Amino acid sequence: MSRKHDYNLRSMSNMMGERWRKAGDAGERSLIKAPSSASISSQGATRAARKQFQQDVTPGFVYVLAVFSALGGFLFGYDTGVISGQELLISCTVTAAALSALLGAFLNGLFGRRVCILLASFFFAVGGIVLSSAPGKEVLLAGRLIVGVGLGIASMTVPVYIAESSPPHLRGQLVTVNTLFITGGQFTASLIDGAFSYLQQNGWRYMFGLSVIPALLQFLGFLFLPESPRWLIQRGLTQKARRVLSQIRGNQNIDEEYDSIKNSIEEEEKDSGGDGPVIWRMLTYPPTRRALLVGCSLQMFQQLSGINIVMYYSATILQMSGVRDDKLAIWLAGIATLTNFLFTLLGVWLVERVGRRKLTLGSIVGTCFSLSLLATGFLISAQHSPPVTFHPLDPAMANSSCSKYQLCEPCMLDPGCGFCYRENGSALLASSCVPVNKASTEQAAWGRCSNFSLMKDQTYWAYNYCPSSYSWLVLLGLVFYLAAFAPGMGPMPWTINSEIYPLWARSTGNACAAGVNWTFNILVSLTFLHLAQYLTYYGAFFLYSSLALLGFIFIYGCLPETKGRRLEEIEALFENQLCSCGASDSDEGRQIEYIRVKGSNYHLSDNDASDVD
Ligand SMILES: O[C@H]1[C@H](O)[C@@H](O)[C@H](O)[C@@H](O)[C@H]1O
Repeated sequence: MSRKHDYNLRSMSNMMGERWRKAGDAGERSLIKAPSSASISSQGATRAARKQFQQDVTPGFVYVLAVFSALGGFLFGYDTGVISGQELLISCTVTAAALSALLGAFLNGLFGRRVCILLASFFFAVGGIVLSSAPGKEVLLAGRLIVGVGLGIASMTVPVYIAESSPPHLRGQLVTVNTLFITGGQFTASLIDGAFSYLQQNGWRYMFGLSVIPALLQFLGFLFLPESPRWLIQRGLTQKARRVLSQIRGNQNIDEEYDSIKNSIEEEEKDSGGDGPVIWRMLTYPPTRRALLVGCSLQMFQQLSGINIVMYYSATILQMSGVRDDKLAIWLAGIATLTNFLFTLLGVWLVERVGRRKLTLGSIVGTCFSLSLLATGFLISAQHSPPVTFHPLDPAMANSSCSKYQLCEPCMLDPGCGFCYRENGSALLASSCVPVNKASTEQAAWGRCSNFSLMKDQTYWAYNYCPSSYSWLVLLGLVFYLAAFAPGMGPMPWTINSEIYPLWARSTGNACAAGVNWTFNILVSLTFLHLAQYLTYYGAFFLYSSLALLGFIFIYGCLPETKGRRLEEIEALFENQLCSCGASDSDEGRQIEYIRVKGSNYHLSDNDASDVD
């Protein structure tokens, strides 16, 4: 595997200075390749050097560290996945997550990343135990609050920890693995949902209880895993930082990396200037203010693109397409979570190949189109909405708003009503609009659809959908949506946020961005049904599509490429006016292969080496 970095001129000069300074130190000798390849004695030596480097450079430990951290992502996905559809539980969990993500900034600064991850896994485990043994609703809510606290802390800490421990050429991939684990958790939750839907009683206890296993695994793992070397340096624990860095880098010589991190941190601290709370310093220092705006907007646009609506709504979309069996619909909804997972895997593969910016832009364009396709599917279905043909003469119907609807569409959009019909081949018979049972939306308040045994005989109750022969369009939109969203808009907001802030602002920046993610998550989820009621489904999806378009314009103008840069170099990308940074990709094509030969550093190829002379 070759190692490629993109470096800008400034950072290159810094690195060169350090490299020359160190020449002769402790047997470290550094060579920068001259414009010609003459400085490299022979091809054979080059190959040997490359081989040596390849063996040295990507120590397995960094993968272990990433996987144990990403268990936090798994729990994020699993714990939000198992409760999808239960509004009260969702709202309190997500609210707790939003608040604790903000609190996480403070905890991260004070105790470090490792302690925060330990704390998050502790909350996940305790929450899981409380939930699975809950005697009643109150305890269930308490359990969800505890899990929410774990979610908030994990969601802001894990990407930061992975980014700070990874070598630049792997950072994007490893942080994206965390989102892969989120979607993996969501997929697992949907499988478990399907499996336990056969257990009438207590199935949910096992579902919650299972989350304790990964939580404990992560807790135990982190008792042995090290603190982030960057946090240690910032705290002045330099000896420990050196030890950790060399452990993570597989005992290679880390002098250069260590010095460069240390110098940059000192410089950053000087630059940031001023006293006062970190958030204030971030807002008053233009580069961090811009980074914060970009980071939070990315998270906001991720949620405004409607991912959690599409995921949650997938079961209904399937019911619309004719899957009447509830259990089957639950299983099939697993296909949506699987698609999300598989395409996030594609994102892991692409992130270091095409870069963050292009991946995010491509993804949001696809997201925008597929949302329009979904909306069009809903629109055509609504235009061909089946009529109400049967008006039951029940006295209860007299004061119900359901009696006024002539078509399924408005009936289904009214939260108090549902569509009860009989199907004969492709024909709908005796379709009526009747009030929903207040205790369970799975049944009508009275009549044929109020009784499961009556419903067996080709009679169906559609609460939040209308039967339609155009549902394949919606299904197509759903698949395209997930394929477009999952590789870029899903993971990139997390990945980019983990790298765009200088160290002193990193935990606060990530906390704010994670807080924005959770806040918009809840806003979008809670407003969807009302939105659908006022704008109809197609209106709501056209709205999400327009928001995604706005997101595209913002990202196009304001998101710089961070691929391959050291974390300490990234601040420079935000030095210019906001929304001129998107265009500053000029040095994107410049690639430098940087390899180590028995304690010496060689630049084997630099397609613009004269720049750094
Ligand atoms: O990045 C993740 C991922 O895309 C998930 O599928 C989604 O449910 C989350 O809200 C999001 O933050």
